[in-house]
Amino acid sequence: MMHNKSKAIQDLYPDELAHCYGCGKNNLDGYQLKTYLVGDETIAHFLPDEKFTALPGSVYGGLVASLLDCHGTGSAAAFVCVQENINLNEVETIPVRCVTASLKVDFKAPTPMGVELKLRGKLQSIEGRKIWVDMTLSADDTICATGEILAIKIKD
Ligand SMILES: CCCCCCCC(=O)SCCNC(=O)CCNC(=O)[C@H](O)C(C)(C)COP(=O)(O)OP(=O)(O)OC[C@H]1O[C@@H](n2cnc3c(N)ncnc32)[C@H](O)[C@@H]1OP(=O)(O)O
Repeated sequence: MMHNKSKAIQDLYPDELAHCYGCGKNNLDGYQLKTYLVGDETIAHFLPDEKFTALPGSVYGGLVASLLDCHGTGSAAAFVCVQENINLNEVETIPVRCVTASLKVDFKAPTPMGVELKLRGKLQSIEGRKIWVDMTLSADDTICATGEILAIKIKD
């Protein structure tokens, strides 16, 4: 089944909360990761620059972790919006911003350089301000890393 892609979650953060190095639209030196809600999951894509090399030909694990971090907080915000019946395509900003309380990363295979990486997120559960999201980071059809984030919705 085809699902429409939402606007990018990070483009809906209010300006004053959009300076994150990993995903802030207002950080011109940052990665500017974009997370989209597609059906009941979230996706993002990223092509690392060669400067993020670990061993020749493979991507530095810290970058992998930071992509999971920002995809995780973006996914958490998206899933809260779904719970609160906020249609991401009908708003200019969202009243939801999440920060990382805990991030677990398992590195399953070397992440190859020169390949667009795909991140996917699935809601595990929401309990009050706590949102748990399961993630994968893949290159072609190989899952290179999995992640689990506990994101906390910041108070108004
Ligand atoms: C403001 C916009 C910033 C944009 C950031 C961009 C995204 C990021 O990369 S964030 C950067 C890395 N993360 C951080 O710097 C966060 C640092 N930590 C904090 O600020 C706080 O600890 C914070 C906001 C996560 C939680 O604090 P606070 O809002 O006071 O809530 P608090 O009551 O302590 O915790 C909420 C719940 O989460 C639980 N919790 C908090 N941390 C953890 C943890 N590490 N593991 C398990 N549970 C946790 C608490 O036990 C509590 O549970 P319950 O409600 O059941 O009692």
